Amino acid sequence: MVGQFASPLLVNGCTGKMGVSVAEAATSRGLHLVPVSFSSRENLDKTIQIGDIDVEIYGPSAREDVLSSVIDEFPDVIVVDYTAPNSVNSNAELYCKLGVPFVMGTTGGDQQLLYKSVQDSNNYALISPQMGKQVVAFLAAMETIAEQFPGAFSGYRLEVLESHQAGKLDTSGTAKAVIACFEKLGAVFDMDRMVKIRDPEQQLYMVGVPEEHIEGHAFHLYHLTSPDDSVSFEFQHNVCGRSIYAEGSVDAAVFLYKKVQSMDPKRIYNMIDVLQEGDMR
Ligand SMILES: NC(=O)C1=CN([C@@H]2O[C@H](COP(=O)(O)OP(=O)(O)OC[C@H]3O[C@@H](n4cnc5c(N)ncnc54)[C@H](O)[C@@H]3O)[C@@H](O)[C@H]2O)C=CC1
Ligand SMILES: O=C(O)C1=N[C@H](C(=O)O)C[C@H](O)C1
Repeated sequence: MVGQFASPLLVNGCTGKMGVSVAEAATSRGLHLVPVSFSSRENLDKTIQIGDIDVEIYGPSAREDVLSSVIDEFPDVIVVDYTAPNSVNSNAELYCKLGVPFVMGTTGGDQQLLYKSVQDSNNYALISPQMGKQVVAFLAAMETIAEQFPGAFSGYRLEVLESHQAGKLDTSGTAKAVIACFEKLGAVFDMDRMVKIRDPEQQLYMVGVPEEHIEGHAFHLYHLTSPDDSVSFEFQHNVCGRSIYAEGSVDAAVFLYKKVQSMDPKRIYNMIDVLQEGDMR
């Protein structure tokens, strides 16, 4: 058990890599994992083993009924979503319709619509493209600099490279958030020129990803050059594996549970809120 956190956790997307990692991190921290998850495919007839728990996977046609039953049985349940970019909005709509608080770790989808769904329904949600504590701290620093010194990098050219495992469907949500800060600082960036690497050969020989992490890594490089080419800056954050996101996601669920219990009026949070309150391990 984590402090006062007694709430059950339902991890949606236990057929995927992050879903499994979060479910494992939750159980190893003594949290109650609801043995239910969903899939985008019908008739999967499958269970996923997480420690000694068999998580039953339900298809799209059953998800509303099954989730309603889970809420009846566990009124304090928190959902953690790690599915796919094209499921972000429909999943969020369902959580909002049923009034179940959720952590949205899945990136992509229509982010504006996502926030609107939560606002309109008055639900509780924590939304973040990045759950890793140290990367969240970097993002927080970028937001602070952008707010305090808008235009400080006026006219600088920005180049961005991100490399992730071949199965990643979307452009890095973290890179998009960092780029938004550089743009506030005045840097010029053309999203079409983002270098997105998904080819394992290039990752090994060009990016320098260790072979054992080709299937799970997130390397980001941001390079800034002054208009006259006399000054340059480089920022880099390279993550191998998924444990920092899994641990951060559990921190996020614990944080959201506390906010729901205290009927906090803010209702929509991000990971910087969690970090600021000292709630990340
Ligand atoms: N916020 C963060 O810190 C992080 C976010 N992510 C994001 O999490 C998402 C998932 O990443 P991975 O686990 O690596 O991908 P993955 O492809 O291994 O797993 C996603 C799983 O979700 C399933 N799925 C798709 N639609 C679904 C739906 N409507 N309901 C239930 N299941 C559904 C897929 O069949 C797949 O098994 C991506 O958007 C990724 O960018 C990944 C790592 C960290
Ligand atoms: O898909 C991933 O793996 C990751 N996705 C997140 C993103 O898109 O920013 C976070 C991290 O880059 C890993």
